[in-house]
Amino acid sequence: MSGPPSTPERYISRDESNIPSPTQQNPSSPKYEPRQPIRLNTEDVQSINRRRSFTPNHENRSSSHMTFFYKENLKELSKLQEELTRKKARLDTSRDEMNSLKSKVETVEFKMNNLKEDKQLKVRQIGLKQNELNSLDQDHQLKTQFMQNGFDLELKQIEGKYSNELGEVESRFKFEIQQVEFEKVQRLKEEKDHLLEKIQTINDEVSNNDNTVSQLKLELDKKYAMSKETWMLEFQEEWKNITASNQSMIKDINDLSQEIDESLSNELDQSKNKCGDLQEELSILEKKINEKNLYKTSISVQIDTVKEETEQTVRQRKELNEYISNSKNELVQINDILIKEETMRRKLHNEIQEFRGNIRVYCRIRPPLENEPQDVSHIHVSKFDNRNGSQAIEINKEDRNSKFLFDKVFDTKETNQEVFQEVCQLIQSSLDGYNVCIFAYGQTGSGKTYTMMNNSDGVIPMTLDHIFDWTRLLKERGWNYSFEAQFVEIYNEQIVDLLRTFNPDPGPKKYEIRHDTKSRRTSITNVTSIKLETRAMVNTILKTANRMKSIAATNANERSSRSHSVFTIKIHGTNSTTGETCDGILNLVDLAGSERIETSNVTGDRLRETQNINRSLSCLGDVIYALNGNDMKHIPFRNSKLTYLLQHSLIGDSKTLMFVNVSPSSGQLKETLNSLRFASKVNSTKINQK
Ligand SMILES: Nc1ncnc2c1ncn2[C@@H]1O[C@H](COP(=O)(O)OP(=O)(O)OP(=O)(O)O)[C@@H](O)[C@H]1O
Repeated sequence: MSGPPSTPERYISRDESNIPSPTQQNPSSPKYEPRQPIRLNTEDVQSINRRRSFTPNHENRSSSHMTFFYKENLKELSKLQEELTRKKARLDTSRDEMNSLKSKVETVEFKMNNLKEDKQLKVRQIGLKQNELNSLDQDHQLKTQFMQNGFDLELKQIEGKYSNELGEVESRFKFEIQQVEFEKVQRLKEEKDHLLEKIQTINDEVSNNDNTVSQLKLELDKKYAMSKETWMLEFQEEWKNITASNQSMIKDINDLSQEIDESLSNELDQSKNKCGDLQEELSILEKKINEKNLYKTSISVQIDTVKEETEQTVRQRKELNEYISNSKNELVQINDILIKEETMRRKLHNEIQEFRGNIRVYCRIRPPLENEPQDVSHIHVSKFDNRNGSQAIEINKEDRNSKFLFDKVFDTKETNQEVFQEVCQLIQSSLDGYNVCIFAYGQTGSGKTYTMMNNSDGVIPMTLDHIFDWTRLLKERGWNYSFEAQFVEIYNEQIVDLLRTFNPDPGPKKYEIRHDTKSRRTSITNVTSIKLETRAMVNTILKTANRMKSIAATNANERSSRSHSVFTIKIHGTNSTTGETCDGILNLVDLAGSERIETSNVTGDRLRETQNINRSLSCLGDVIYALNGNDMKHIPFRNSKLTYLLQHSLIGDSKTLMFVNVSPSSGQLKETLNSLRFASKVNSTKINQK
């Protein structure tokens, strides 16, 4: 058996067919038209066999029995040959068909590969799109991030809005792509599986039964052609749709991106502007906030400082309150002590005063007046003798030296204040409840009134200042004081009320001295007695008394020098704490001029005046002298109005001070010596306290 003749007509090469090779196939231009399979009919096969029967054959020529056999069975052979030829032709056809089918399968596989490549390309394209979308998304996210970082809430809302839209588009796009991709892959897989199944079926049929091959081939051809056409149409349609959809999506994305860019750029600009404005406002506000913070910090510091100060003040106040309450307690204790000490002080003070003598005599030399010789060398004042507690004054007259000792001598230069320093101790005794008499004795013009009454610094004004100050001080120690004042003049042994103008009935009255022996109190009937409540009132009283004196002087020619003026202060003190009481009487007496005692050479009224002055001054001397004796019953108090008036202020524990005022004038030496002798006699007297 020889092999089948090679018939170029039955084997169609790939190059001759119009099936595109995998490399030739262009997915974007699917114009592939598969070649129709070659179909051989019976005439074609007989024609072929006829041509073969007339062709010279070397086998026929070499074998004669074969020729015979041929001749015998020529018809049969030719029939068989024809049959064989037909079968061979059929086989060839089947083989061709097989090959054709194989090539079709290859083509299908090739197409499948192409489709896979298409799919991969599409996937890559989708990936690129996805990358673009991702980059867009990233860009958008960057913008959004930038805006989120820099912009306010409004900007965030806009960003959110577009982010949502973009997200929707993206998710829609992704979803659609995934859907298409999934559907396409599924369909291709199904088709591939379907085709593979068919191939397998065909292969099985070919291997099992050659007869069915042609039928199957025909069916397959038909189905394949149909499915191919359908698939191609569908694929083309689908491809167009996908392309259109992609382009539409790309366009949408571009439009959307553009729209987003435009709208965002506008809004971005606006927002940037707004942001700029807001940043300016923010920086201003930040500055203000910083300033406010600084202010707040400084205020906080101040508040803290004030708080600390307040706390410190509260602490100090508490401490102070404690200190005050302690002090109050201490004060109460101190007050108790002071009250006791005051009682003690009074006792001691009195003892000292008594030790110094209940009768004291101070000599005072006034300075020379302008119209007097300024030479005072005839008067010599010694230093105070501490051992004896006395001071000496020496008068040199006509080479005779007379020396007198006194409790104190005030020289010409010593002032009223210095004088009062010494007087003050006796004033204090009167406030302690003792009777005190202070006399100013001396010739006319020797300085008595200046010592006793001089404005503001005389003994009387200074005494009043002192008692007002002292009573204010003693109030803290429980003492309350009241004062009554009388101011009388004894002229010609008659009492004149110098304060009568204060009396509601200022007419002439009879003034009589009355003594209460039990209480040892002296009073003058009808005399004006004024309560001393203020310092101003005292000034008024003193001025009124001086005025009354000057009226009398005008009427009676220098009467002031010829009368004794007695300023009496009755002192009453009670201590509400201790229940103590004290009653003292202070008499401040400006005596009439002493020179008239011996030198007056007058008659009539003047004589009577002189006699009265002499008597009263002499009587005062006698009384003081008698006070030193033992016979207290025969003290001549009644010999003069003055001594009678001052009776209770001179006896007992009373204190008496006599100033002997002297003139420094050499022309007045005789009167000066007389005054000093009189005073010296008084100075040697001690009051008998029995
Ligand atoms: N210590 C003194 N310092 C300065 N001047 C004084 C002093 N003493 C007295 N005088 C002045 O001397 C003059 C006479 O004094 P003053 O009137 O006091 O005397 P007198 O003794 O009261 O007289 P009379 O008895 O007439 O009242 C007054 O001008 C007075 O100012």
